[in-house]
Amino acid sequence: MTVKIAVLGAGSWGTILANLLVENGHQVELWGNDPKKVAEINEQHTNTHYLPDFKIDPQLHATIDLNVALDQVDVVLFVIPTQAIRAVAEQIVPVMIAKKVKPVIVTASKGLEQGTHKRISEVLTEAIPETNRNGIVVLSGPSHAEDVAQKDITTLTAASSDLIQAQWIQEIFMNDYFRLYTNPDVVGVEMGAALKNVIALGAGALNGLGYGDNTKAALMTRGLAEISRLGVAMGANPLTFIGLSGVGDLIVTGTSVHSRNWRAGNALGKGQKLADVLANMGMVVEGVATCKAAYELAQQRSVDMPITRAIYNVLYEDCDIKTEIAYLMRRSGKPEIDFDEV
Ligand SMILES: NC(=O)C1=CN([C@@H]2O[C@H](COP(=O)(O)OP(=O)(O)OC[C@H]3O[C@@H](n4cnc5c(N)ncnc54)[C@H](OP(=O)(O)O)[C@@H]3O)[C@@H](O)[C@H]2O)C=CC1
Ligand SMILES: O=C(CO)COP(=O)(O)O
Repeated sequence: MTVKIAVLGAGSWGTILANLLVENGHQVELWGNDPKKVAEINEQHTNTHYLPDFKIDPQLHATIDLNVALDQVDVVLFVIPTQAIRAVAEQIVPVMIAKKVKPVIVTASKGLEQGTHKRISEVLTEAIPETNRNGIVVLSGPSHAEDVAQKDITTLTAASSDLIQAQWIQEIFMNDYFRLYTNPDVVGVEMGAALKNVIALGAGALNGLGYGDNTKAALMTRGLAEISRLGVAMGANPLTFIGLSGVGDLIVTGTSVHSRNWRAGNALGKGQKLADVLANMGMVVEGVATCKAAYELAQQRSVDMPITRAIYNVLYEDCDIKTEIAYLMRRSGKPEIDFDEV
């Protein structure tokens, strides 16, 4: 069955997902906000800013016009930075009304909205009236665009409170190298996806500072403990954090040179300034904004997140990384698992 899909966001992940959906036989419009990049995709079949070596399927069409992207659309896939989701969601509502479409809304972005601390599906629920959408599905898991570009075997989670919609999205995306599992725990999947970016910044920083494998394993494991703690406080199922969008995504983002968050952390660990790191990346580093949201959320909910707090201090209070590490190590001894909280 061919489905019409609008992919919003012509960056690295949006381009790769749009290309995969074309390969899977669907009719895809890739919406971008930069006319030059959109023209390059349509004319050269490349997107060199985001994916220097990738050859795009010539059947993939890109547009800067939401009227084209949303015409007769069945699925709208958001793949733009988290902080831009609300504005773009509000922008598409009048177009969807004019086009008389009621698509399934899917998000592949990962983060928490600054200020409101909301998950992306919550932002979409608020910005797109229920009468204009046919459910919301969250797509998440260990999946770097650079690896999917090579057709590396990749597994993801399609999370939704509506199992039928999650199964439909699963079917649309699956192929020989791309496998999806459904999960009803939207809160857990989104919290795991957002918070692993913060821990990946820390893992990169440890690498930049020259720490070894023991230290990186310690950070990721204790990072997962605090991701789970906040997630469970928000209503997540603890089991989700040992799944693809929890430990799975933490492994891929916390160990890979493809990760924008890991690379940003690595540069910070080597002594570069945050503003320079972000300016040089040329791609979104979600963990920076999400760290602030997570730090504030943890304070509001009285959830102990010492690693997130240390990373927040480095990013927002100009604290020295080694001083923060020393503080983390000198805290009083703790139980590994607080069984009262599980
Ligand atoms: N890259 C990856 O491997 C993966 C990324 N993700 C998630 O997907 C999301 C997108 O990431 P990624 O593709 O890497 O990001 P990129 O930085 O590669 O691309 C971001 C895209 O969003 C566009 N954009 C930025 N701001 C706006 C805006 N205000 N309105 C409309 N479009 C905008 C950019 O346009 P322009 O070029 O004009 O600036 C660009 O096309 C993030 O949440 C990320 O965490 C999830 C899994 C894998
Ligand atoms: O979410 C991702 C991989 O699953 C992408 O992470 P980065 O944004 O750190 O590249």
